[in-house]
Amino acid sequence: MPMKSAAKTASIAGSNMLVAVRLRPLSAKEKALGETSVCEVINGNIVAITKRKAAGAVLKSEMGSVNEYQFDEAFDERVSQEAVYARTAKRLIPSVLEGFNVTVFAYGATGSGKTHTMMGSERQDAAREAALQGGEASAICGIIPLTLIDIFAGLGVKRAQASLPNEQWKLFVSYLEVYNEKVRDLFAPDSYNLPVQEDPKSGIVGVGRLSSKPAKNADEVMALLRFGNANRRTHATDANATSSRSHAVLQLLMRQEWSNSKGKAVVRESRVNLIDLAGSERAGKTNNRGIRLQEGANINRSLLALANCINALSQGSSRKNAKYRDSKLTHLLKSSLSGACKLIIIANINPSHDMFEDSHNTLKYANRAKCMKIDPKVVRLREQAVAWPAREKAIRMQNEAKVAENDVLKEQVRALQDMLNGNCPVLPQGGRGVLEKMAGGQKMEVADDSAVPTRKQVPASPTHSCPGDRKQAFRKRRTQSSSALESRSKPARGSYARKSEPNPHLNIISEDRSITGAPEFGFEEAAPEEEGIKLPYIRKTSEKNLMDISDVSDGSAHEALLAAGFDQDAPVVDRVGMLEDRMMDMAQSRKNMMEYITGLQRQAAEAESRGQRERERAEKAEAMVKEQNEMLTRLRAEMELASDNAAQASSDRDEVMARTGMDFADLIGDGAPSPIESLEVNGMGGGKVQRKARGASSLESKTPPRRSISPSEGNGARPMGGGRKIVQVKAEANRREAFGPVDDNKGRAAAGAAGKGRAAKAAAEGGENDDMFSLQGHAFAMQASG
Ligand SMILES: Nc1ncnc2c1ncn2[C@@H]1O[C@H](COP(=O)(O)OP(=O)(O)OP(=O)(O)O)[C@@H](O)[C@H]1O
Repeated sequence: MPMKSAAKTASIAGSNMLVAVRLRPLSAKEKALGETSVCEVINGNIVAITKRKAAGAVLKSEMGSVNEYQFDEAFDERVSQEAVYARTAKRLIPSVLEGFNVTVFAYGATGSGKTHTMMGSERQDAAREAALQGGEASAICGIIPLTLIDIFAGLGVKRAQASLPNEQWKLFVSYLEVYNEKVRDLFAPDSYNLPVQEDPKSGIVGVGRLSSKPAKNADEVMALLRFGNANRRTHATDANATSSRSHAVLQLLMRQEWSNSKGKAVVRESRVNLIDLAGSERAGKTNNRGIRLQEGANINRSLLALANCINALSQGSSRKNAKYRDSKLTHLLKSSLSGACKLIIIANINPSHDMFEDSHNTLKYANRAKCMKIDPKVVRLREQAVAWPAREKAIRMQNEAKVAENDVLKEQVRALQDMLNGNCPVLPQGGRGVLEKMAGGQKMEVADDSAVPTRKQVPASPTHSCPGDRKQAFRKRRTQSSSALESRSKPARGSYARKSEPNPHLNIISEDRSITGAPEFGFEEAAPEEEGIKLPYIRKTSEKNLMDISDVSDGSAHEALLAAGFDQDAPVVDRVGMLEDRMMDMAQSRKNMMEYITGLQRQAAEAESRGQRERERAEKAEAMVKEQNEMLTRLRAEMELASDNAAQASSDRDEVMARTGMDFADLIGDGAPSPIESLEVNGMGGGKVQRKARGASSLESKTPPRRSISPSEGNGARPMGGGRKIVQVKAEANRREAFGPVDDNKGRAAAGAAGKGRAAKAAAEGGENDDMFSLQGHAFAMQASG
């Protein structure tokens, strides 16, 4: 038979990691079937696996061969549980107590002995008992119970040796399973598909919402383990009568706390993961069908992901390529595999010939795992120094915030209770309608959060009569005469009795049977058949009333309460509790609504101020446009007037020239200033056109002085009279100066005639500057007569 001797050995990756192989004995059933072992342990650390020559073998691959693999430890079928433990997990107990993380997991095909190695057999309890009592450790007790015994023993020593200020050692236990790629808390059987989370700072992978139980001793942990194991998925298969259908992870969190010299709290935590993996299986061999087949496929898939990770991690260069997220199992094991933990892998082997392929694969897998690199520097958790004063302050502030929030909620609950008692209206449908209206853009006046709206503010539903009116009347009577009653009444002691303030509603749920509520409130003495019951009870009708009170419009609150599981036949304390819960919900809904409304009001205020700003801008722009228009109108009027003046001047000149038979040069005379120029010099005319008149020959240049226009003229206002008089006097003076003394009467007559003609014309045109025109006519007439 060909044999490969010690061919597959590799160096062991330091003391932070240990790979062991364990062969299990052939079972009676297997022996009965004539199975024989194909594996052998040599020197306590080498495993030789023999491939038998196939019957009628021709090909080389069908020939027999022996492969040998070397590990840190190899255990044959005779090695006891305690010996296995002593040469594996026990070695790392001191590390755990020093603050290192440790992971131990068993790997192998189905039925190869993983659960036996990790947990032990069903007789383990008796064995553990024997071990605890100092007897010889049993061959049945597995690694988990033995580890627990040693950890608690170590904790006891540590506690006894505690020398640091305020030093404390605590241990917490969690137990989970990965079944069909879903994580379940085995201490909370109803949990399902818990999230696997990674702390970005420490890189430690944990499970969200996983429960963690404090434990004082190994017995407590074993009790928890038994409880968890009862919830674990196991099932009989062809390969194993109690086959684990899930990967089970027991987590121990050990915490050491003390105060350093500066009074700061120092915490050091170490985690121990003890993992019993489900076994790989071949569908053909197990004959699994249906759910079992699906379970097997999921188990194989996650184990393949684990093998791939180990492959990547064992090749230094591709360490980063390890795909931890390929399965929940590898994601959970990430911190253990990537070097944050000291690691022990125990590969379990069923040595029967029938399982050759599986056993050989397991050996190859374990052989590769040896090459994984564990970096001891990152294994140990850093100490977390926390400043107590700062921490205390933070906690106190949190606490105060919670108390304040609580007060607000209490206040709201009280307001809601008032509503229920009919003191004030309740928004229909728990305020949903209002919110919808608000969302639809309808504005609603909302009172200050603290102010309770009065009943008048909301119109009562026409179809509903509010029992509050009745109750208010009762309350009035009650406040007048019931101080004695209140002093006797005590708050309810049921699980729902949370209010610190006396509550008119709760006061009646009291152990004091002497309290008798008024019929309006719906309370009465216990019926004779309820003699044994201590609490007075609330009539169901009154509860219905209470519910109805919250149902202003459409019965939705009552329906909601019933839909929420309100049991009208439940004990009175529970019913009150339910009503209280309902009130809390309403308080919450009211709070949400008020927040929403406040938000909308804020938005509305912002929109309002935005609108205001835009309005102001628009008004400014409008004023500017108006101003421009006025200016335009003025300019137009000025233009028209100027053009009228020009036309008039021209016609006046022609008229004068026609009447006198003189041309314009004759009129002006050599060197004599023209009347136009005189006016201009005296500040009454203006402009370059008039100045040109002196030497110009064109008619245009001889245009008579223009009429000035006051700013208000464009608006139809009359010009100032004072201006006209000045013009008249100046023109006369100029005339005298230019033409010498004239027959005033003649001149005046001519001017009067011309002025009259002009005035008549202006009047006919409806103009308002007739005086001015007559003045001009007068001036020209004087010129003509001169
Ligand atoms: N070292 C051992 N000594 C005696 N019996 C053993 C040993 N190892 C395993 N067995 C027995 O073999 C059977 C199968 O073992 P076990 O249930 O531990 O396998 P497993 O690998 O956990 O299987 P699965 O993956 O299907 O859960 C059990 O009856 C167990 O008691």
